Amino acid sequence: MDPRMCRQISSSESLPDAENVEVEESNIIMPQESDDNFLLDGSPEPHSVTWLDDDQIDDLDINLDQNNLFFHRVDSADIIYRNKKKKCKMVGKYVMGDVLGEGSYGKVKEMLDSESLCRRAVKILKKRKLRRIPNGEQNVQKEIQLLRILRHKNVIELVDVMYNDEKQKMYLVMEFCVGVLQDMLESSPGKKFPQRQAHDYFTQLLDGLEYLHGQGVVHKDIKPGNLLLTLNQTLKITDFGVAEALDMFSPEDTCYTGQGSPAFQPPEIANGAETFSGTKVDIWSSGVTLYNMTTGRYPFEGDNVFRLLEAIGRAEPAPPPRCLGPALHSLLTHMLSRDPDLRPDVHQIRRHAWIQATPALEAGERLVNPRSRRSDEHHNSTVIPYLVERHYASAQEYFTERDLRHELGDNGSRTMSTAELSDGESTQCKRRWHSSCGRLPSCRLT
Ligand SMILES: Nc1ncnc2c1ncn2[C@@H]1O[C@H](COP(=O)(O)OP(=O)(O)OP(=O)(O)O)[C@@H](O)[C@H]1O
Repeated sequence: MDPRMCRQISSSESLPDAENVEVEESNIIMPQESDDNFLLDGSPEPHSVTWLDDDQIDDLDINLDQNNLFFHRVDSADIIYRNKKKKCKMVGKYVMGDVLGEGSYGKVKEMLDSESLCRRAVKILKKRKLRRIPNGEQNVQKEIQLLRILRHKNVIELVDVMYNDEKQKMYLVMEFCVGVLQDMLESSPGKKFPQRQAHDYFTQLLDGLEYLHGQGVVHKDIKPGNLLLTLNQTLKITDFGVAEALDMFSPEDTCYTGQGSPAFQPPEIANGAETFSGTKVDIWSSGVTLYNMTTGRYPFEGDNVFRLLEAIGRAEPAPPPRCLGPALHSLLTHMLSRDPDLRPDVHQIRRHAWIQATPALEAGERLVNPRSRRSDEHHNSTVIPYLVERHYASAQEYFTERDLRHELGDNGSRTMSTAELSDGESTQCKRRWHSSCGRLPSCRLT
């Protein structure tokens, strides 16, 4: 059970706009902060409750499935709502923002580097949680080791790694991206991209894969869910949890384990082969990704994982629809060859006719915009409100939001986002940020 379920079972009636409210009276369980903070009541006394933030909740190590929590129910008439305040938190030099997403290993939050003013994303991993995931700790260590040495514009950059021994947490600071290809596909008509757009993403994926394979690294989990996009539409391959560095002294690219997502696995893995070519696994998964991006479907379907793997292991893939045109049809068929030896490598794919000639945007087709999970089409920074909360009271004497907007020549209709600022504006904000920081007590290190 998700701890956030506490919200739903805490009051006797549904709460108005619970995201943005805070309770004044201390006799009710309510969210105190954004979507990852809430109030937990462990007491039978109506007036003694504890406000907990996200970190404190994390530290509790409560197994909610064991029913060891007591929820104190109160009448909704007893609740007084007022606008919540966002609490600014810092981890090292980074100012924390809101949650961007959550994977099986932990939450990913936005953050801002207070020195460079670069937007970042941080994956927050808890040792306790990692221990519960098969190979969890090894996979993370492997991912860190690999990402530390990889540098390519189409591979996610690991910018920083921080540890908090007391809280047993690890912070993986990465480049900030605005969306996941998977989310964009799910929100687009027919759950697919126009060929023009798929071509752009796929050629970037090839660039990234060519680099990885050249470095002797196989990803083994290529899929739209592991392809992120930056604000300027640069594709980034991410999630190296099951990736593998090949033996540098071996001429082969032999791998022994495949732990990727079932729908993207090749027949040799579905059939339980003990050894297989790592690079050809990436070619197959990239083929399934291209198939999915251009048709909205998968070459193999199954009601459950067992049936799906059985189909992949035994059957021919569903032929790509003829309407895709002969070039894309032949590329997909080639990449999805059941025999790994018949699959092309990245260099051969580059020379293929569909890659060589960029498809035109057909009449009526529209490019799909990157889409964040927050449904904010301008991709504004979620860190700004925390900064305002942290610095407004004391920093007001130096600048007000209106002054700043005035100085930036803004008419007030634009929401500030560091990514939107020009170099000059950014320097101006940076100067102000440092001058106000210097006057304020240092922020708490979480
Ligand atoms: N660098 C990033 N910039 C912006 N958002 C990100 C970034 N990395 C991850 N996210 C967001 O966080 C979510 C979780 O990412 P994460 O890599 O932890 O898990 P996942 O790959 O989605 O799932 P799993 O780890 O279970 O395979 C992503 O789906 C995405 O929405």
